[in-house]
Parts: sequence; C-alpha cells; structure tokens
Amino acid sequence: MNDITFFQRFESDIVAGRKTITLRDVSESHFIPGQQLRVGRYEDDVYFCTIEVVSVTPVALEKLTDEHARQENMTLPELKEVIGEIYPGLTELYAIVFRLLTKSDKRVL
Ligand SMILES: CC(=O)Nc1ccn([C@H]2C[C@H](O)[C@@H](CO)O2)c(=O)n1
Repeated sequence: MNDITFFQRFESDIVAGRKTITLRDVSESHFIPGQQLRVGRYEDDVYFCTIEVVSVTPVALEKLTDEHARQENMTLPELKEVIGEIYPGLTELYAIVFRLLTKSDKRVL
C-alpha cells in the first residue's frame, strides 16, 4: 500500500533527487515532517521509492517562486501550467518538501 502517488513522468526526477517538492491540494496536506512515505506511480500504483517529509507549508498559487520551480526541476511557467492541468482553478496549495530515503529496495541515504 502506497501513501502518496506521483505521475509516472516524474519518477526519474524523484529517484535522481532532482525533484524535492510537490504541490498538492488540501486533501494531501495532512503529512507530518519526519513521516516516511511509500511512493507509487499514479497510473499503476507500483511502488518506486520511499521519501521522508521535511515540511508541509501552505502556499498560494500567486506566491510560487522560481525556487519552488527549481525544486520541482521545472521553470515557473512550466510548474504553473502543470498545476493548472492537475488542479484547475485551485489557488491554495501545500508545498510538501521531501528527501529521498530509498529507491525500490536500495537505500540511498
Ligand atoms: C493524484 C494527484 O494529484 N497526483 C499528483 C499531483 C501532483 N503531482 C506533481 C506534479 C508536479 O510536479 C507537482 C505539483 O503539483 O506534483 C503528481 O505527480 N501527482
């Protein structure tokens, strides 16, 4: 059973450590710093890594910065486009900062 999913197209960035945040809606704002989460692919729920939650912080869409985009391994316009596709019309988000603990069965930290 996985605790959080990501679209498959983000898997390689996550396991390479290039993507270290995710922006989610209120339904996924309940994670707690220090919590370890099994991560699966949204499309098939196949587990691919475990992450540790570093922080969960509310952020308005209009307050997103180049730093958020860098942590997503995107440009700010790309990030806003992705968010608009996933969460149309949503303006209140939660930035979940995480670090990679293991990928599949291999410990990385
Ligand atoms: C079900 C669901 O919402 N899944 C999501 C939501 C977001 N992401 C990624 C896409 C972007 O990189 C950030 C910002 O939303 O988080 C995702 O992979 N899967």
